[in-house]
Amino acid sequence: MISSELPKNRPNDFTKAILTVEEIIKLVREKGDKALLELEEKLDHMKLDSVVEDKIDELASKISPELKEAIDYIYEQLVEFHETIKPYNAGGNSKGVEFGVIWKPIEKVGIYVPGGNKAYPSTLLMAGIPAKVAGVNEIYAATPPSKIDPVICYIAKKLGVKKLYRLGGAQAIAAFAYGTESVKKVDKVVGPGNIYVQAAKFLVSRDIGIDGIEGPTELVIIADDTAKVEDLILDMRAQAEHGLSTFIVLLTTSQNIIDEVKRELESDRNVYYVVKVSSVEEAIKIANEISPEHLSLYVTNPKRYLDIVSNSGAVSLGSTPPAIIDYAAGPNHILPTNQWARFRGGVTVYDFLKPIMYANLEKPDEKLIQSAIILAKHEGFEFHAKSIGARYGR
Ligand SMILES: NC(=O)c1ccc[n+]([C@@H]2O[C@H](COP(=O)([O-])OP(=O)(O)OC[C@H]3O[C@@H](n4cnc5c(N)ncnc54)[C@H](O)[C@@H]3O)[C@@H](O)[C@H]2O)c1
Ligand SMILES: N[C@H](CO)Cc1c[nH]c[nH+]1
Ligand SMILES: [Zn+2]
Repeated sequence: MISSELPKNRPNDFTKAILTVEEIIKLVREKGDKALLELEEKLDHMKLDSVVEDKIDELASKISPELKEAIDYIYEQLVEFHETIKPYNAGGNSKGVEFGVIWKPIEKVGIYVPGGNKAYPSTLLMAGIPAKVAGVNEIYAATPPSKIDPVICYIAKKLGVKKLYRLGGAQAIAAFAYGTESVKKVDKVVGPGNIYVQAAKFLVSRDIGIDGIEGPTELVIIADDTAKVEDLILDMRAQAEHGLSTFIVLLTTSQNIIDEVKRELESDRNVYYVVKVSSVEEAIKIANEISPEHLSLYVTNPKRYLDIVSNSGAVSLGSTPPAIIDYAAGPNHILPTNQWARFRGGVTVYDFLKPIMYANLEKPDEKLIQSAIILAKHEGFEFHAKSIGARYGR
Protein backbone atom coordinates (compact mmCIF):
# COMPACT_ATOMS: atom_id res chain seq x y z
CA MET A 1 0.00 0.00 0.00
CA ILE A 2 1.08 3.56 -0.62
CA SER A 3 0.32 6.62 1.47
CA SER A 4 1.14 10.09 0.10
CA GLU A 5 1.19 11.56 3.61
CA LEU A 6 3.44 10.85 6.55
CA PRO A 7 1.60 9.25 9.49
CA LYS A 8 0.82 11.08 12.75
CA ASN A 9 1.84 8.02 14.78
CA ARG A 10 4.52 5.57 13.76
CA PRO A 11 3.53 1.99 13.03
CA ASN A 12 6.50 0.85 15.11
CA ASP A 13 5.62 2.68 18.36
CA PHE A 14 6.77 0.37 21.17
CA THR A 15 4.84 2.16 23.93
CA LYS A 16 1.66 0.26 23.03
CA ALA A 17 3.33 -2.90 24.40
CA ILE A 18 4.19 -1.40 27.80
CA LEU A 19 1.22 -2.79 29.78
CA THR A 20 1.64 -6.34 28.45
CA VAL A 21 5.35 -6.23 29.09
CA GLU A 22 4.99 -4.92 32.65
CA GLU A 23 3.09 -8.12 33.46
CA ILE A 24 5.77 -10.31 31.84
CA ILE A 25 8.55 -8.60 33.78
CA LYS A 26 6.63 -8.97 37.03
CA LEU A 27 6.15 -12.71 36.42
CA VAL A 28 9.84 -13.26 35.67
CA ARG A 29 10.90 -11.34 38.76
CA GLU A 30 8.51 -13.30 40.98
CA LYS A 31 8.83 -16.80 39.58
CA GLY A 32 12.22 -16.95 37.79
CA ASP A 33 12.76 -20.00 35.56
CA LYS A 34 9.22 -21.28 36.15
CA ALA A 35 7.83 -18.09 34.58
CA LEU A 36 10.29 -18.32 31.70
CA LEU A 37 9.19 -21.85 30.82
CA GLU A 38 5.49 -20.88 31.05
CA LEU A 39 5.98 -17.76 28.95
CA GLU A 40 7.94 -19.64 26.29
CA GLU A 41 5.12 -22.13 26.02
CA LYS A 42 2.48 -19.40 25.83
CA LEU A 43 4.23 -16.89 23.57
CA ASP A 44 6.65 -18.98 21.51
CA HIS A 45 4.68 -22.24 21.59
CA MET A 46 7.74 -24.18 22.73
CA LYS A 47 7.60 -26.63 25.62
CA LEU A 48 11.11 -26.52 27.10
CA ASP A 49 12.69 -28.31 30.02
CA SER A 50 15.51 -25.78 30.24
CA VAL A 51 16.16 -22.31 28.81
CA VAL A 52 19.89 -22.98 28.42
CA GLU A 53 21.07 -24.21 25.02
CA ASP A 54 23.50 -27.02 25.74
CA LYS A 55 24.19 -28.22 22.20
CA ILE A 56 26.12 -25.23 20.93
CA ASP A 57 29.19 -27.23 19.82
CA GLU A 58 27.17 -29.88 18.07
CA LEU A 59 24.96 -27.35 16.27
CA ALA A 60 27.86 -25.07 15.35
CA SER A 61 29.66 -27.93 13.62
CA LYS A 62 26.73 -28.30 11.23
CA ILE A 63 27.20 -25.09 9.28
CA SER A 64 28.34 -25.25 5.68
CA PRO A 65 31.90 -24.23 4.71
CA GLU A 66 30.38 -21.48 2.56
CA LEU A 67 28.50 -19.93 5.50
CA LYS A 68 31.49 -20.32 7.78
CA GLU A 69 33.71 -18.48 5.31
CA ALA A 70 31.12 -15.71 4.88
CA ILE A 71 30.79 -15.24 8.65
CA ASP A 72 34.56 -15.22 9.14
CA TYR A 73 34.98 -12.62 6.41
CA ILE A 74 32.28 -10.32 7.78
CA TYR A 75 33.66 -10.83 11.30
CA GLU A 76 37.03 -9.38 10.18
CA GLN A 77 35.33 -6.35 8.62
CA LEU A 78 33.30 -5.58 11.76
CA VAL A 79 36.35 -5.98 14.01
CA GLU A 80 38.19 -3.53 11.76
CA PHE A 81 35.34 -1.00 12.00
CA HIS A 82 35.17 -1.08 15.81
CA GLU A 83 38.95 -1.17 16.28
CA THR A 84 39.15 1.91 14.04
CA ILE A 85 36.70 3.94 16.09
CA LYS A 86 37.66 2.60 19.53
CA PRO A 87 38.47 5.42 21.98
CA TYR A 88 41.84 5.54 23.64
CA ASN A 89 42.84 6.46 27.15
CA ALA A 90 43.76 10.12 27.13
CA GLY A 91 45.10 12.59 29.62
CA GLY A 92 46.60 16.03 29.96
CA ASN A 93 47.50 18.90 32.25
CA SER A 94 45.81 22.24 32.81
CA LYS A 95 45.98 24.80 35.64
CA GLY A 96 48.24 22.48 37.59
CA VAL A 97 45.85 19.54 37.36
CA GLU A 98 46.81 16.22 35.87
CA PHE A 99 43.61 14.73 34.47
CA GLY A 100 42.39 12.13 32.06
CA VAL A 101 40.11 9.30 31.21
CA ILE A 102 40.53 5.55 31.14
CA TRP A 103 38.00 3.43 29.28
CA LYS A 104 36.85 0.30 31.09
CA PRO A 105 34.68 -2.46 29.63
CA ILE A 106 31.32 -3.30 31.13
CA GLU A 107 31.70 -6.65 32.92
CA LYS A 108 28.56 -8.59 31.95
CA VAL A 109 26.47 -7.99 28.84
CA GLY A 110 23.34 -9.69 27.50
CA ILE A 111 22.71 -9.65 23.75
CA TYR A 112 19.18 -10.11 22.44
CA VAL A 113 19.13 -11.78 19.03
CA PRO A 114 15.70 -11.40 17.44
CA GLY A 115 13.95 -14.49 16.16
CA GLY A 116 10.20 -14.12 15.92
CA ASN A 117 9.76 -14.42 12.19
CA LYS A 118 13.32 -15.12 11.11
CA ALA A 119 16.63 -15.95 12.78
CA TYR A 120 19.10 -13.03 12.97
CA PRO A 121 22.63 -14.42 13.32
CA SER A 122 23.87 -11.14 11.80
CA THR A 123 22.66 -9.39 14.96
CA LEU A 124 24.89 -11.54 17.16
CA LEU A 125 27.84 -10.41 15.05
CA MET A 126 26.73 -6.77 15.18
CA ALA A 127 26.46 -6.71 18.98
CA GLY A 128 29.05 -9.32 19.93
CA ILE A 129 31.96 -7.90 17.98
CA PRO A 130 31.94 -4.40 19.50
CA ALA A 131 31.48 -6.03 22.93
CA LYS A 132 34.52 -8.21 22.33
CA VAL A 133 36.60 -5.34 20.92
CA ALA A 134 35.74 -3.37 24.07
CA GLY A 135 37.01 -6.24 26.19
CA VAL A 136 33.72 -7.34 27.82
CA ASN A 137 34.53 -10.34 29.96
CA GLU A 138 31.18 -12.09 30.09
CA ILE A 139 28.93 -12.05 27.03
CA TYR A 140 25.56 -13.85 27.18
CA ALA A 141 23.02 -14.16 24.37
CA ALA A 142 19.35 -15.06 24.05
CA THR A 143 17.16 -15.85 21.07
CA PRO A 144 13.68 -17.40 20.72
CA PRO A 145 13.87 -21.20 21.03
CA SER A 146 12.47 -21.92 17.58
CA LYS A 147 15.29 -19.90 16.00
CA ILE A 148 18.40 -21.49 17.49
CA ASP A 149 20.17 -21.40 14.15
CA PRO A 150 23.47 -23.33 13.89
CA VAL A 151 25.00 -20.10 12.53
CA ILE A 152 24.08 -18.37 15.80
CA CYS A 153 25.87 -21.19 17.62
CA TYR A 154 28.93 -20.86 15.39
CA ILE A 155 29.10 -17.11 16.04
CA ALA A 156 28.47 -17.60 19.77
CA LYS A 157 31.46 -19.95 19.93
CA LYS A 158 33.64 -17.57 17.94
CA LEU A 159 32.76 -14.72 20.29
CA GLY A 160 33.25 -16.81 23.42
CA VAL A 161 29.63 -16.33 24.52
CA LYS A 162 29.34 -17.81 28.02
CA LYS A 163 25.76 -19.02 27.63
CA LEU A 164 23.12 -19.00 24.93
CA TYR A 165 19.55 -18.91 26.25
CA ARG A 166 16.49 -20.21 24.44
CA LEU A 167 14.45 -17.17 25.29
CA GLY A 168 12.55 -14.62 23.25
CA GLY A 169 10.72 -11.35 23.72
CA ALA A 170 10.22 -9.42 26.95
CA GLN A 171 10.91 -12.51 29.09
CA ALA A 172 14.47 -12.70 27.73
CA ILE A 173 15.09 -9.04 28.57
CA ALA A 174 13.56 -9.42 32.06
CA ALA A 175 15.71 -12.48 32.74
CA PHE A 176 18.88 -10.59 31.77
CA ALA A 177 17.86 -7.63 33.94
CA TYR A 178 16.92 -9.50 37.11
CA GLY A 179 18.51 -12.93 36.74
CA THR A 180 16.83 -16.28 37.39
CA GLU A 181 18.08 -19.68 38.57
CA SER A 182 19.46 -20.31 35.04
CA VAL A 183 19.97 -16.86 33.58
CA LYS A 184 22.84 -14.63 34.58
CA LYS A 185 21.92 -11.11 35.63
CA VAL A 186 23.89 -8.67 33.45
CA ASP A 187 24.95 -5.03 33.70
CA LYS A 188 23.62 -4.02 30.29
CA VAL A 189 21.31 -5.55 27.71
CA VAL A 190 21.61 -4.70 24.02
CA GLY A 191 19.89 -5.71 20.83
CA PRO A 192 17.09 -5.00 18.41
CA GLY A 193 13.65 -6.55 18.31
CA ASN A 194 9.93 -6.05 18.04
CA ILE A 195 7.79 -3.75 20.20
CA TYR A 196 7.70 -6.25 23.13
CA VAL A 197 11.48 -6.48 23.24
CA GLN A 198 11.92 -2.73 23.03
CA ALA A 199 9.22 -1.99 25.63
CA ALA A 200 10.98 -4.44 27.96
CA LYS A 201 14.34 -2.76 27.47
CA PHE A 202 12.73 0.60 28.14
CA LEU A 203 11.21 -0.66 31.42
CA VAL A 204 14.30 -2.47 32.72
CA SER A 205 16.45 0.60 32.05
CA ARG A 206 15.46 1.60 35.61
CA ASP A 207 17.79 -1.14 36.81
CA ILE A 208 20.39 -1.96 34.14
CA GLY A 209 21.95 -0.27 31.12
CA ILE A 210 20.33 -0.48 27.70
CA ASP A 211 21.58 0.49 24.27
CA GLY A 212 18.46 2.44 23.30
CA ILE A 213 15.32 1.57 21.34
CA GLU A 214 15.98 -0.39 18.17
CA GLY A 215 12.98 -1.67 16.33
CA PRO A 216 10.86 -2.27 14.40
CA THR A 217 12.89 -1.17 11.40
CA GLU A 218 12.78 2.28 9.81
CA LEU A 219 14.08 3.53 6.46
CA VAL A 220 13.91 6.97 4.88
CA ILE A 221 15.16 7.23 1.31
CA ILE A 222 15.87 10.59 -0.24
CA ALA A 223 16.04 10.30 -4.03
CA ASP A 224 16.57 12.81 -6.80
CA ASP A 225 15.84 12.05 -10.43
CA THR A 226 19.22 10.34 -10.91
CA ALA A 227 18.21 7.46 -8.60
CA LYS A 228 17.39 4.14 -10.27
CA VAL A 229 13.80 3.38 -9.47
CA GLU A 230 14.42 -0.40 -9.50
CA ASP A 231 17.03 0.07 -6.72
CA LEU A 232 14.62 2.16 -4.66
CA ILE A 233 11.92 -0.48 -4.94
CA LEU A 234 14.36 -3.20 -3.88
CA ASP A 235 15.58 -1.15 -0.90
CA MET A 236 12.01 -0.47 0.26
CA ARG A 237 10.98 -4.10 -0.12
CA ALA A 238 14.19 -5.20 1.63
CA GLN A 239 13.40 -3.34 4.84
CA ALA A 240 9.72 -4.28 4.54
CA GLU A 241 10.87 -7.90 4.95
CA HIS A 242 11.18 -7.13 8.67
CA GLY A 243 7.40 -7.12 8.99
CA LEU A 244 4.26 -5.05 8.81
CA SER A 245 5.27 -2.69 11.66
CA THR A 246 8.19 -1.27 9.69
CA PHE A 247 8.21 2.44 8.86
CA ILE A 248 9.39 3.07 5.30
CA VAL A 249 9.44 6.47 3.64
CA LEU A 250 10.51 7.71 0.22
CA LEU A 251 11.05 11.45 -0.19
CA THR A 252 11.74 12.35 -3.80
CA THR A 253 11.95 15.33 -6.11
CA SER A 254 10.91 13.18 -9.07
CA GLN A 255 7.29 12.66 -10.13
CA ASN A 256 8.40 9.83 -12.45
CA ILE A 257 9.88 7.96 -9.49
CA ILE A 258 6.67 8.48 -7.51
CA ASP A 259 4.54 7.15 -10.35
CA GLU A 260 6.68 4.06 -10.89
CA VAL A 261 7.08 3.25 -7.19
CA LYS A 262 3.32 3.57 -6.70
CA ARG A 263 2.59 1.28 -9.63
CA GLU A 264 4.99 -1.37 -8.35
CA LEU A 265 4.34 -1.28 -4.60
CA GLU A 266 0.63 -0.35 -4.44
CA SER A 267 -0.45 -3.96 -3.90
CA ASP A 268 2.23 -4.94 -1.33
CA ARG A 269 0.96 -5.63 2.22
CA ASN A 270 3.34 -3.15 3.86
CA VAL A 271 2.48 0.54 3.92
CA TYR A 272 5.06 2.73 2.17
CA TYR A 273 4.98 6.49 2.64
CA VAL A 274 5.88 8.23 -0.63
CA VAL A 275 6.08 12.01 -0.53
CA LYS A 276 7.03 14.58 -3.18
CA VAL A 277 9.52 17.26 -2.10
CA SER A 278 10.80 20.32 -3.92
CA SER A 279 14.50 19.85 -3.11
CA VAL A 280 16.97 17.50 -1.47
CA GLU A 281 17.47 20.12 1.25
CA GLU A 282 13.74 20.09 2.04
CA ALA A 283 13.84 16.28 2.18
CA ILE A 284 16.75 16.35 4.63
CA LYS A 285 14.82 18.76 6.84
CA ILE A 286 11.91 16.31 6.95
CA ALA A 287 14.28 13.38 7.51
CA ASN A 288 15.93 15.20 10.41
CA GLU A 289 12.53 15.51 12.03
CA ILE A 290 11.71 11.86 11.42
CA SER A 291 15.18 10.94 12.77
CA PRO A 292 15.15 7.57 11.02
CA GLU A 293 17.13 4.46 11.76
CA HIS A 294 18.41 4.00 8.19
CA LEU A 295 18.75 7.00 5.87
CA SER A 296 19.58 6.50 2.21
CA LEU A 297 20.85 9.54 0.32
CA TYR A 298 20.33 8.30 -3.22
CA VAL A 299 21.19 11.63 -4.83
CA THR A 300 23.97 13.16 -6.92
CA ASN A 301 27.04 13.93 -4.85
CA PRO A 302 25.50 12.64 -1.59
CA LYS A 303 28.50 13.37 0.62
CA ARG A 304 27.99 17.11 0.36
CA TYR A 305 24.68 16.73 2.22
CA LEU A 306 26.15 14.82 5.17
CA ASP A 307 26.82 18.09 6.99
CA ILE A 308 23.12 18.94 7.16
CA VAL A 309 22.00 15.48 8.25
CA SER A 310 21.57 15.82 12.01
CA ASN A 311 19.45 12.86 13.09
CA SER A 312 19.89 9.36 11.69
CA GLY A 313 21.27 6.01 12.83
CA ALA A 314 23.27 5.28 9.68
CA VAL A 315 23.47 6.84 6.26
CA SER A 316 23.91 4.92 2.99
CA LEU A 317 25.46 7.20 0.39
CA GLY A 318 24.45 7.23 -3.28
CA SER A 319 23.58 3.83 -4.69
CA THR A 320 24.93 2.00 -1.59
CA PRO A 321 22.09 -0.30 -0.49
CA PRO A 322 21.03 0.07 3.17
CA ALA A 323 21.00 -3.76 3.30
CA ILE A 324 24.81 -3.90 3.00
CA ILE A 325 24.97 -2.03 6.33
CA ASP A 326 22.62 -4.73 7.68
CA TYR A 327 25.25 -7.35 6.94
CA ALA A 328 28.78 -6.42 6.12
CA ALA A 329 29.85 -2.82 5.48
CA GLY A 330 31.19 -2.24 9.01
CA PRO A 331 28.71 0.19 10.63
CA ASN A 332 26.13 -1.47 12.83
CA HIS A 333 22.64 -2.58 11.86
CA ILE A 334 21.56 -2.15 15.51
CA LEU A 335 20.29 1.39 15.07
CA PRO A 336 17.99 3.76 16.96
CA THR A 337 14.32 3.96 16.00
CA ASN A 338 11.32 5.95 17.30
CA GLN A 339 13.32 9.20 17.10
CA TRP A 340 15.99 7.99 19.48
CA ALA A 341 18.45 9.05 16.76
CA ARG A 342 17.90 12.59 18.07
CA PHE A 343 20.18 11.78 20.98
CA ARG A 344 22.08 8.57 20.27
CA GLY A 345 23.55 6.60 17.41
CA GLY A 346 23.86 2.94 16.54
CA VAL A 347 25.61 0.38 18.70
CA THR A 348 29.39 0.73 18.71
CA VAL A 349 32.33 -0.29 20.87
CA TYR A 350 31.44 2.78 23.00
CA ASP A 351 28.28 1.02 24.19
CA PHE A 352 30.42 -1.51 26.00
CA LEU A 353 32.88 0.93 27.56
CA LYS A 354 32.70 3.37 30.46
CA PRO A 355 34.94 6.40 30.73
CA ILE A 356 36.48 6.57 34.21
CA MET A 357 37.83 10.06 34.76
CA TYR A 358 40.60 10.95 37.16
CA ALA A 359 42.27 14.06 38.57
CA ASN A 360 45.50 14.50 40.47
CA LEU A 361 46.27 17.89 42.05
CA GLU A 362 49.75 17.97 43.44
CA LYS A 363 50.64 21.62 42.72
CA PRO A 364 47.39 23.18 41.59
CA ASP A 365 46.90 26.66 40.29
CA GLU A 366 45.91 28.95 43.20
CA LYS A 367 43.14 30.65 41.32
CA LEU A 368 41.51 27.31 40.45
CA ILE A 369 41.43 26.32 44.14
CA GLN A 370 40.12 29.74 45.15
CA SER A 371 37.43 29.55 42.46
CA ALA A 372 36.28 26.13 43.69
CA ILE A 373 36.07 27.43 47.27
CA ILE A 374 34.04 30.48 46.19
CA LEU A 375 31.59 28.30 44.27
CA ALA A 376 31.24 25.72 47.08
CA LYS A 377 30.50 28.52 49.58
CA HIS A 378 27.99 30.05 47.20
CA GLU A 379 26.19 26.69 47.10
CA GLY A 380 26.22 26.60 50.90
CA PHE A 381 28.49 23.55 51.08
CA GLU A 382 30.83 24.70 53.88
CA PHE A 383 32.61 21.39 54.28
CA HIS A 384 33.24 21.07 50.57
CA ALA A 385 34.94 24.46 50.74
CA LYS A 386 36.85 23.52 53.90
CA SER A 387 37.99 20.13 52.59
CA ILE A 388 39.49 21.81 49.55
CA GLY A 389 40.96 24.74 51.51
CA ALA A 390 42.56 22.48 54.12
CA ARG A 391 44.51 20.52 51.50
CA TYR A 392 45.90 23.55 49.73
CA GLY A 393 46.57 25.88 52.64
CA ARG A 394 43.53 28.15 52.33
N1 LIG B 1 16.47 -1.12 14.57
C1 LIG B 1 17.24 -2.15 14.61
O1 LIG B 1 18.38 -2.01 15.02
C2 LIG B 1 16.77 -3.50 14.18
C3 LIG B 1 17.70 -4.46 13.77
C4 LIG B 1 17.26 -5.74 13.44
C5 LIG B 1 15.92 -6.05 13.57
N2 LIG B 1 15.04 -5.11 13.97
C6 LIG B 1 13.64 -5.44 14.19
O2 LIG B 1 13.58 -6.56 15.04
C7 LIG B 1 12.28 -7.10 14.93
C8 LIG B 1 12.30 -8.61 15.02
O3 LIG B 1 11.00 -8.96 15.34
P1 LIG B 1 10.49 -10.44 15.48
O4 LIG B 1 9.08 -10.34 15.96
O5 LIG B 1 10.76 -11.17 14.26
O6 LIG B 1 11.40 -11.09 16.60
P2 LIG B 1 11.68 -10.71 18.14
O7 LIG B 1 12.68 -11.70 18.58
O8 LIG B 1 11.97 -9.29 18.31
O9 LIG B 1 10.32 -10.99 18.89
C9 LIG B 1 9.82 -12.27 19.04
C10 LIG B 1 9.30 -12.44 20.45
O10 LIG B 1 8.23 -11.54 20.70
C11 LIG B 1 7.41 -12.09 21.71
N3 LIG B 1 6.00 -11.82 21.37
C12 LIG B 1 5.39 -11.98 20.19
N4 LIG B 1 4.09 -11.67 20.29
C13 LIG B 1 3.86 -11.31 21.57
C14 LIG B 1 2.72 -10.88 22.30
N5 LIG B 1 1.52 -10.75 21.71
N6 LIG B 1 2.86 -10.60 23.61
C15 LIG B 1 4.06 -10.69 24.22
N7 LIG B 1 5.18 -11.09 23.57
C16 LIG B 1 5.09 -11.39 22.27
C17 LIG B 1 7.66 -13.57 21.73
O11 LIG B 1 8.14 -13.93 23.00
C18 LIG B 1 8.72 -13.80 20.68
O12 LIG B 1 9.76 -14.65 21.14
C19 LIG B 1 11.69 -6.58 13.63
O13 LIG B 1 10.68 -5.66 13.96
C20 LIG B 1 12.85 -5.83 13.00
O14 LIG B 1 12.43 -4.73 12.26
C21 LIG B 1 15.44 -3.86 14.29
N1 LIG C 1 17.46 -3.99 8.72
C1 LIG C 1 17.67 -4.43 10.09
C2 LIG C 1 17.82 -3.18 10.94
O1 LIG C 1 16.66 -2.49 10.97
C3 LIG C 1 18.89 -5.30 10.28
C4 LIG C 1 18.88 -6.61 9.57
C5 LIG C 1 19.36 -7.79 10.04
N2 LIG C 1 19.19 -8.71 9.07
C6 LIG C 1 18.65 -8.14 8.05
N3 LIG C 1 18.46 -6.86 8.35
ZN1 LIG D 1 17.32 -5.42 7.28
